[in-house]
Amino acid sequence: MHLLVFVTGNSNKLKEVQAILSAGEHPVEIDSRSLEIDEIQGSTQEVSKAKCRRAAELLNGPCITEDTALCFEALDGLPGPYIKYFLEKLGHDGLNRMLVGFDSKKAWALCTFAYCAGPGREPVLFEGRTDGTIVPARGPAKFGWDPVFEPDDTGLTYAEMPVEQKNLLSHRYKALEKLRLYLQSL
Ligand SMILES: O=c1nc[nH]c2c1ncn2[C@H]1C[C@H](O)[C@@H](COP(=O)(O)OP(=O)(O)OP(=O)(O)O)O1
Ligand SMILES: [Mg+2]
Repeated sequence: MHLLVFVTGNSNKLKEVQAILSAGEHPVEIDSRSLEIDEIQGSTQEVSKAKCRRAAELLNGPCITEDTALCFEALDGLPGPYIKYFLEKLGHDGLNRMLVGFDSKKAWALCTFAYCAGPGREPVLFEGRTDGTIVPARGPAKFGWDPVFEPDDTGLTYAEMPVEQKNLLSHRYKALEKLRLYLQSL
């Protein structure tokens, strides 16, 4: 198959995706394009599909996109796909303070990859979820909300982990394993 184009404006995502897809027995090579794509409101599935449809139109060809949500149990899944704007406005401390009035600090990171075969085609989704807890920031602030998300049974935030560890248990890794199987079946 042709070199797959991953459309994203986020260089940290791209780095992780390249690292995960190039590891293991069946490496997948990707090309990347940085395009600004409007993101709609809706469920994570609706947001992901709309983003990938639009990317395929702009590229006039097949592509993958990815949308990441951070979902708080106490807020019934919000901020979810809107986490980018909450993080920008509130920062790590604000994300913690959103949960002050609630007992549960549980959260899950949800990654949704979408593959679209071309303009007018229906995108296919691949989801990966990692459960954890929202904690006061620990570790280097290199990538988004990594310092405030502690995956279950690790005792470390994503930011405190070596990248190799994050890339073996992350929401992104789990979604990419599904995408990888699908691509092999094409
Ligand atoms: O593993 C992660 N660890 C920490 N933070 C993360 C991670 N993955 C995404 N993030 C952040 C980036 C953005 O603030 C929001 C997702 O928003 P999202 O629209 O999916 O990403 P984006 O706009 O940066 O790139 P894109 O051009 O692919 O849409 O969560
Ligand atoms: Mg985005």
